[in-house]
Amino acid sequence: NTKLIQQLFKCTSIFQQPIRLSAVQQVSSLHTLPRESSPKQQQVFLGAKHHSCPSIFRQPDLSCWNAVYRSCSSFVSPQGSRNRDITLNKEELSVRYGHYHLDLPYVWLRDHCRCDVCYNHQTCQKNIDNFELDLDIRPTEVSFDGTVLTIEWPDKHLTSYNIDWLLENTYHDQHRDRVERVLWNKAIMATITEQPMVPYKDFMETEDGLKEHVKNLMKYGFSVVTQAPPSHEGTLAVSQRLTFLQPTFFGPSWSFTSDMAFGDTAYTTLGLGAHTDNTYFMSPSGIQVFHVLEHQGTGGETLLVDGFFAAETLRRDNPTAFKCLSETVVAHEFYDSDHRVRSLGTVLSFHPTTKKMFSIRFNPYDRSPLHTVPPDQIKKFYKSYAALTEEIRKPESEVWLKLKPGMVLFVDNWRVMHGRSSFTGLRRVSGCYLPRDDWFGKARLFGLQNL
Ligand SMILES: C[N+](C)(C)CCCC[C@H](N)C(=O)O
Ligand SMILES: O=C(O)CCC(=O)C(=O)O
Repeated sequence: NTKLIQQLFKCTSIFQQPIRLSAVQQVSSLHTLPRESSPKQQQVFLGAKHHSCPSIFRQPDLSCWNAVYRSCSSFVSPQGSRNRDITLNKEELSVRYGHYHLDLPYVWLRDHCRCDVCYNHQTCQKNIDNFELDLDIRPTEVSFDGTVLTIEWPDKHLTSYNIDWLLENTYHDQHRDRVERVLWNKAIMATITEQPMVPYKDFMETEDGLKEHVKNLMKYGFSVVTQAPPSHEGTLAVSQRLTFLQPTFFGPSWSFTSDMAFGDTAYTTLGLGAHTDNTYFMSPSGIQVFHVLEHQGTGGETLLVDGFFAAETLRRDNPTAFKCLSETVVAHEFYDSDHRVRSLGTVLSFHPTTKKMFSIRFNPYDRSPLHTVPPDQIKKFYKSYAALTEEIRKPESEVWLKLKPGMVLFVDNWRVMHGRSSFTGLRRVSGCYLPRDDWFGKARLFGLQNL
């Protein structure tokens, strides 16, 4: 150890002068040993717990921070914001940065330290043991140069944050989605000049094509890959270009007709009103893929309704109903001869910070007996559910399209409802479910999503 400490002292001499860490290292929070490095702090470098350590000595794998930096670097910090000051309050640090006002509890600032001891940059996992967090911790010194906030704690531990990282990762009321959603109804969709479609070749062979498809999903809640091979294999190839299949008791994928293979209306020739699938799962599938491989007969058009458009209309026109459906936990179920699947969840949910719509769980056919709503709330729930249903079923809310072989439709099953008109003749639909967490993760990797 002596040799190592001697090496260290030789190294720490570089801390006598200000050092410029690469921008990426700055984002991962800058760590420098204080000028007079106490023996205890030297101990730190040897990997003792909960002290600062000069991450510059040990180049952490910044892969996860590269991603963070990339997403941060696209974060447009206020240009020339003069208002960059900090105030130390009793429980938190207030940071003013342009039009942002962050109130950062000290314990939060300690908990989120990203030094190599507090955070494993190889695994992007925290090392901090929450049980050891001092809820009443306060800094002994804080500085902010307009880009980097540096904090010294009573035990001399040093923590610092890049302002962009803080703007991305702390609570404030100005979080914005990377891709501005376009909520639509029939009239709005008719004005969209660039319809959410990507040609098969571009989608399968270029990153831009894949990114465009994901951007369409973020923006409109659906996207169509056109000119795909008109086969179930074509469906699978296109689906797995985006992400892995999400198998359910319907199987990993399907090519179904009206043969009552399952005890469900989908396996009939009947029409289906707008709904989201898998309301009976605690976490409904993220995307449903539809590919009509053949249809000799009439009807069988596909219906799409933007559930977020309907929900926002309800939030504006009937806030009581919106609140009721966002708070009332109800059950949905898939029951047939082989299944007794049931879920619990609210019909609507919105993001806790942005307050923007987060999910809609709407399938009137699969609602379980209402056993979670107190009798005196029942009527209010029915009225609220009816108000949302009315919005959803307005003809002006509906977009109809006739899917042809080669048109592979991806629907965000947490936002856009689908249905179909009744039909005659043989109609074969190929499709699958894709997991929400993974396709949203792809959007984050593309910098198309931050929250
Ligand atoms: C897509 N696939 C044909 C497999 C499912 C059909 C049943 C879906 C069910 N009605 C629901 O709303 O979840
Ligand atoms: O047959 C269709 O086009 C859609 C059926 C349906 O709604 C479903 O499979 O969830």
